[in-house]
Amino acid sequence: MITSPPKHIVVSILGIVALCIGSALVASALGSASERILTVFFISLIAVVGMGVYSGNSGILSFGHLSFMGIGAYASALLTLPVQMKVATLPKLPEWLAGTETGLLTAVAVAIVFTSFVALIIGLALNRLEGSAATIATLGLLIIVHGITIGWRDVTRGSQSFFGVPRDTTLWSAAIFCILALIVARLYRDSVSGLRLRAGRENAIAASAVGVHIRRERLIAWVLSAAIMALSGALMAHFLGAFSPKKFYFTDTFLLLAMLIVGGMTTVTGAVTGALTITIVTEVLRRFEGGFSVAGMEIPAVFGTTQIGIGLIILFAMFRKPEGLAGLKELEERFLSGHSIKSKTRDTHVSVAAADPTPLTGDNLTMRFGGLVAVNDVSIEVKPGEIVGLIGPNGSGKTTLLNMLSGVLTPTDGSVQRGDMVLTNAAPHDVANHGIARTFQNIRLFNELTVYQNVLTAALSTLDGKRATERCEAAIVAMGVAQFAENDANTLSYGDQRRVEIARALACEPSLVFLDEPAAGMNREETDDLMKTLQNLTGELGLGVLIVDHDLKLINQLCDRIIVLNEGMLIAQGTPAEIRKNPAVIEAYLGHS
Ligand SMILES: Nc1ncnc2c1ncn2[C@@H]1O[C@H](COP(=O)(O)OP(=O)(O)OP(=O)(O)O)[C@@H](O)[C@H]1O
Repeated sequence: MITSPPKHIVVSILGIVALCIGSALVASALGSASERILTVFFISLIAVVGMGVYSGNSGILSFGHLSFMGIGAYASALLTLPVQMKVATLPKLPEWLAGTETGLLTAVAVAIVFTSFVALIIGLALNRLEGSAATIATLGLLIIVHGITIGWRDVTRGSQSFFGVPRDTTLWSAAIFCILALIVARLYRDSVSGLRLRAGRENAIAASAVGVHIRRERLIAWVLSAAIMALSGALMAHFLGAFSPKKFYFTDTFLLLAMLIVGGMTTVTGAVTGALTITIVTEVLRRFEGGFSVAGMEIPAVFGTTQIGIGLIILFAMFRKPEGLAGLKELEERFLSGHSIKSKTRDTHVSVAAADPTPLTGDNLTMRFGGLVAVNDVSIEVKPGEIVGLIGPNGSGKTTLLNMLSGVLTPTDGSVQRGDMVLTNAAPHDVANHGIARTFQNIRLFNELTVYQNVLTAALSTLDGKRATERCEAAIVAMGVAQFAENDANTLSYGDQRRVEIARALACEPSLVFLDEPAAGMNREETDDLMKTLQNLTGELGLGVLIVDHDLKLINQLCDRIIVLNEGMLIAQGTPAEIRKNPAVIEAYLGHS
């Protein structure tokens, strides 16, 4: 399923085809030098787009992707190298490989499958790392694969040139493969998997809390991007005819990363813009590298002119356009309308899985952070159909308790259960798929995604994505944010962002919702409005709500039951009237009874 409007994809594909075919026709007319430059451009663009599929969508910069390009190059070259050449120059090759000689297409296909398999194995390990640790690991991957390529002389000829590869990559084959790679990358970005990964890039904890299995999505992107890199490597090998491990090491890694960063990592438009900019700059500066004369004045040769030029462009991009020259949106997203919701009338027709009346219980929950006991032996039960307030002074452990109940934290002691289902060690995405959704104290929206995409991500990642569009739109309408559907989440006011967060939770069709300070940042009118919406949702649809808030008026009016924490311990629970009179609560809040 593609998550963007079909017209976006159609326009984007037409643009890609027109760009590649058009430029290939122009280059053919201009002659062989232009054809050569454009062929290299197409091959580089495939690689940049491959890097973007992983780094752009996941937000994890990878230095290791040239390894996959190298694996693709060597694997395909070993298959197309003429048998006599293998016998003469690689006498120790295994017999089955020495006797195999295929055409370019077969070699490309095998190289892609083989590289994807290698990437899958590496990805399973690498996926355990987050952020900069993952980036450093990809650097290690580049160095290790380079070392293996040099050391495995019987197969790769070591650091020497691997020559004799049929030069079968033409301008047109590069153009066709480039079109395919760009379309695959574009479709992936707007696929369910791509949307989930982008949501994870914006906020991993929130994505997980609405059902996104982030590691699985990262692995899919990693393998897909490795496959695209292998394609690029195979085409490069069959364009050059001879190459060495150096071709797939630091120099080209930085060149391709420069293209990605300058253009913009997060879009296919960015990859094209970056590849185009750096290729033009490189081609222009290369001509001046050996020195030139202006108005009779001789300018001497400056070693590294091209690199200096690329460095300056990166600096410019970092100062003026840190998100890349193409920005954060695909070209067509700027001028075509996105998802709008037809019925903007506000109602509460969110269908909630209220059929599941099973309560959630937390038994003897304790959470220690080093020496600090944030929650101390607290037992709690929340049922669908009731609104429970969780209050207490600052630092009393309310958020920590919510985090344990929603899988964001694993309790040091105690257990979390829903019926027979033990959720103590469950990941947040599993908890979300057991009918429990939540919002966060510090708003955690997917900032660069639209309101519609924020909510759709949740709907697609729960209940196997069934009726996702319907659930998404109903939740948006119920929370009164339909008019912002096409806006990026970070452009909304604080109060509306809180509403979008609740809509995103409701789109999971939960039977229990945890709201962490949902009225923070709202004025009285907005708070009263929110209160009415929540009352409707619980009353008509049987939703259970566990709400943390410092607004005691809101808690008193809204809640059937209130639980009070102080210094990590449960000090009271009861109806609002009982809690108001409870001396321990008064003392906790006022310091005296
Ligand atoms: N990840 C963490 N690592 C270390 N200490 C933490 C962590 N999370 C919370 N704490 C500490 O645990 C205690 C309880 O924090 P918590 O955020 O749960 O309280 P709270 O009742 O939600 O507070 P507030 O009303 O201010 O939001 C605090 O002392 C806090 O500093």
